[in-house]
Amino acid sequence: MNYANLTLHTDKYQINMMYAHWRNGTEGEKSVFEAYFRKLPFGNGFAVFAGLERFIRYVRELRFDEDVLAYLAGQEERYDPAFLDRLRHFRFTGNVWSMEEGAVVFANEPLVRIEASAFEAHLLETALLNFINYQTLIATKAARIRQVARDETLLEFGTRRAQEADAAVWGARASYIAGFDATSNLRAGMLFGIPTSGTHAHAWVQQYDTEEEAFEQYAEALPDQVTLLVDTYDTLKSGVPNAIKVAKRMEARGHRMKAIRLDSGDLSYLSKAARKMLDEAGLPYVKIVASNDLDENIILNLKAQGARIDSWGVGTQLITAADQPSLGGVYKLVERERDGKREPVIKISGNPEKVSTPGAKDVYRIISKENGIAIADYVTLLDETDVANGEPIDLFDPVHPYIHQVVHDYKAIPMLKPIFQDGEQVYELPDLDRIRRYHREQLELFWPEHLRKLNPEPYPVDLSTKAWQQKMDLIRKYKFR
Ligand SMILES: Nc1ncnc2c1ncn2[C@@H]1O[C@H](COP(=O)(O)OP(=O)(O)OP(=O)(O)O)[C@@H](O)[C@H]1O
Ligand SMILES: O=P(O)(O)OC[C@H]1O[C@H](OP(=O)(O)OP(=O)(O)O)[C@H](O)[C@@H]1O
Ligand SMILES: O=C(O)c1cccnc1
Repeated sequence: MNYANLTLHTDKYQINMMYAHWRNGTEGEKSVFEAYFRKLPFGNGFAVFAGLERFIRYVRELRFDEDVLAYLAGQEERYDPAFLDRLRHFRFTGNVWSMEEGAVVFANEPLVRIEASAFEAHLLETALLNFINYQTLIATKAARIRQVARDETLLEFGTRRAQEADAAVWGARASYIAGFDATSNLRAGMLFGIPTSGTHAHAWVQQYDTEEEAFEQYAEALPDQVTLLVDTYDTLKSGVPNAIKVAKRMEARGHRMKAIRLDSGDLSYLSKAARKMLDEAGLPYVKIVASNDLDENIILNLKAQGARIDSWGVGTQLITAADQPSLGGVYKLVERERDGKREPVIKISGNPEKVSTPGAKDVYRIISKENGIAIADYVTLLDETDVANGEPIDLFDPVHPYIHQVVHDYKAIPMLKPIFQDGEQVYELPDLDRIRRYHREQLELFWPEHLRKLNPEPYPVDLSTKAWQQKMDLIRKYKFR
């Protein structure tokens, strides 16, 4: 069995709908689906889009191989063998547009738009949401941590606590996109070119009769990569004094200790005391790494207490997004083909937030020409030309439409980029450093009020008049017929 084949990484109902389309002769009808989320995670003011690279690779590699087909043949649905034969030749032949990884994104705007036969478009839903929900969540968590850490080094330490192996490596990548400096996961380093970093565990110290001997042996083995974990027995009474002795001996051999690591206790108090001891010993270059269930709140708090920490190792809280373990991204049909004609469709819900916005849509980031700052994201139907031509646009709150402003002098950045056209990949995957740069540039487009960690000012995501009107018309049609 080929564990790497992700073709059945989907919910059964997708295959059942594909089957029903195939039986009914509607498999070729064009559909447009959009993926978006309705609520930002962690109470943050923005999210960081990630997951596209994985999705692109998945689409390119979709194949119903013989193992997959044999498995499907054994299902209680008793799919017609001719359907399975159709699957044998399955290739994605549709179109995909997407936000780029690293983009700053918001609720209720399309992140990915898929235009394909109903047959093909259904298959992609589950995997797409699985990839972008997780990776966007972790990238957003990482961005919150980066925001409080400011210029200090951030190390991703989460693998042992991650929800299995894929989450570890793609989570490490998502963290790097949003500003982490390195990961402890070597596979993530090898696969994606992320810088890697590693200290040592308590076990190393426990394996020797004395802490000093353990430190010395480590320093001799890896003389240019020495970060010593100083809290196995007593941080200030033995760990730091032993690290100082070893650092001095390293100096005599022409090497410099990189850092000590604190992994328990009061990290503020211990870091200040350790800093003082290191400085007094003439070792101002030895940095202090801290770890132990850190997150953005603890880091901010430690900084407010004046902690002297240069690098933060962050694991569990980041890789599991512990305070909000999922992002609720959804994939909704917005347009269908009926008798050869495209028509918008809506999903009505008793919960007004869950009513979908019909019609295939684009997203423009509206930037003030006066100060280069983003004013709003503007969601339009595809055939609208005024925004692309820079004509005045009316920005209004879709919930309270009387709150509005007409914007004249703006630059509109189309946010959804073509990824696949007729099944061919037309998007060149940027390398990770370019994605990181793009992310940093994205952050610069926004007022800090939208970006702050606590109670951010909501950034407007507005519908064009046409998109809004079409939505109202369809709500009326379905609600009152
Ligand atoms: N000065 C501080 N202010 C606020 N939080 C802190 C401070 N120092 C440490 N913390 C955090 O408090 C928590 C302490 O957790 P806990 O009591 O389980 O750790 P510990 O007993 O010191 O170490 P461990 O159980 O890992 O051996 C950790 O999340 C840590 O990051
Ligand atoms: O705390 P995190 O943010 O997840 O960072 C990773 C943790 O993993 C290691 O601990 P280990 O697995 O040895 O467990 P312990 O420190 O809880 O005993 C390391 O010493 C960190 O404390
Ligand atoms: O390198 C480290 O110090 C490390 C790596 C993973 C988890 N905890 C610590």
